[in-house]
Amino acid sequence: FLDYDGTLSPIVQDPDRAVMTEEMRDAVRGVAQHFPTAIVSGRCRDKVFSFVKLEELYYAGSHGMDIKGPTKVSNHKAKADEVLCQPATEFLPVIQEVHEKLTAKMESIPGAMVENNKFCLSVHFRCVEEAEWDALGRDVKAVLDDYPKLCLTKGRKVLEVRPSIEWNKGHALKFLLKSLGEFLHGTSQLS
Ligand SMILES: O=P(O)(O)OC[C@H]1O[C@H](O[C@H]2O[C@H](CO)[C@@H](O)[C@H](O)[C@H]2O)[C@H](O)[C@@H](O)[C@@H]1O
Repeated sequence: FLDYDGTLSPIVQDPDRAVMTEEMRDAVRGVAQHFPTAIVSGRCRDKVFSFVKLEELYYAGSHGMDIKGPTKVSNHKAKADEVLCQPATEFLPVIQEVHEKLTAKMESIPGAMVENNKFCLSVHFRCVEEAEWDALGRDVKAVLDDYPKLCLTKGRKVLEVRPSIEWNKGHALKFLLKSLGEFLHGTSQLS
């Protein structure tokens, strides 16, 4: 199980430019030849895949709320494409709505950026003047006041908006371990 930002790629100012090196890609590819390998990230699953570009991996995006198995089958993942878990689909419309509100609100704060991670949102303040951080936090909280089913957590120079459900990266790990155990022992019930 691997994180992406700050693990497979360096932390950079622009989240859209957090590419991984070819050397790192080769290392992950090598690991995946021997072990089922998953990337577990706060980012949107498609975005992580666009950076990593390895079809033989499991990907858990949106802080574990969007899990999918490999699209390329290899010997230790015979039924891997059956793995799919999205426990927060009902939140998609509300996340979209809050994305629009936050994007509009952040326009007045130079350097602020809202990233749509499908089932979650990230409000980045790495490029915001420190004197503005408190105001930014207040603005984000003010928007969320109208959405009691969403919660706010803090990462590295980022505020993360998530559905308030009992599901996180830890649950994603357990889900994948269980799925893999079932695949490896040939008793998969997932479809
Ligand atoms: O839970 P993670 O997988 O660690 O995701 C947390 C956030 O990671 C990304 O942001 C971080 O990396 C960016 C690129 O290096 C950096 O600019 C930012 O300041 C960091 O917080 C990602 O862009 C976010 O959506 C994730 O929430």
